[in-house]
Amino acid sequence: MGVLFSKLWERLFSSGSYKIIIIGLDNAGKTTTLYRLNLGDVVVTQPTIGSNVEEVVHNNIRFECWDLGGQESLRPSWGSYYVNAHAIILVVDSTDRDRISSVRDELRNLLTHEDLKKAVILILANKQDLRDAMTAVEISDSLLLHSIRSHEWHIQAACALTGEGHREGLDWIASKLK
Ligand SMILES: Nc1nc2c(ncn2[C@@H]2O[C@H](COP(=O)(O)OP(=O)(O)OP(=O)(O)O)[C@@H](O)[C@H]2O)c(=O)[nH]1
Ligand SMILES: [Mg+2]
Repeated sequence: MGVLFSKLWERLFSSGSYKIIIIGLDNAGKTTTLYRLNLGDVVVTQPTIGSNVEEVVHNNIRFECWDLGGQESLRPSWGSYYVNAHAIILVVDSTDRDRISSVRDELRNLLTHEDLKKAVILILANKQDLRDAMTAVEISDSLLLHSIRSHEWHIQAACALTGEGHREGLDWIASKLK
């Protein structure tokens, strides 16, 4: 009886959760973003090997958020997490001008992935607190966002240390999933 009840409970209350995959190059601020969303606080991070998964509740909507390691050797494994994903959060280090073309390549890979045909894409222009950060408009131009026709996308200026832009970003995702 107890097991039956807990399965029923799980089905009733877990079924309403949406799956979000957080990707981006190494050092972009993905893990910092995940724990800022989950705990409302800044954690000390190490480069992620594998993944972290946490639940984030925003406006009574439950999100299952997967944060993946961004090192070059780990990027080929991102695709194995995409099945049933509702949204992608692409975190960009806005100061990393030298590697913005690598971000563009990874974005192209996302757009053509079979499992992401229906996913919406939020780009977080992270590290806006740093003086030499590119603006969201500059990043949008570098990533050729306006040429994207296949997916809903939105770019949001953000800072994972303060949480700037997170509410707006999740509001946008929620508005697209409803
Ligand atoms: N100034 C500033 N630093 C940030 C911000 N977000 C993250 N950082 C710092 O950037 C560094 C890397 O952050 P992580 O969250 O570990 O980066 P990651 O994208 O998870 O990196 P990988 O796990 O290697 O893919 C850490 O020192 C963070 O404190 C931000 O918005 N502003
Ligand atoms: Mg990480």
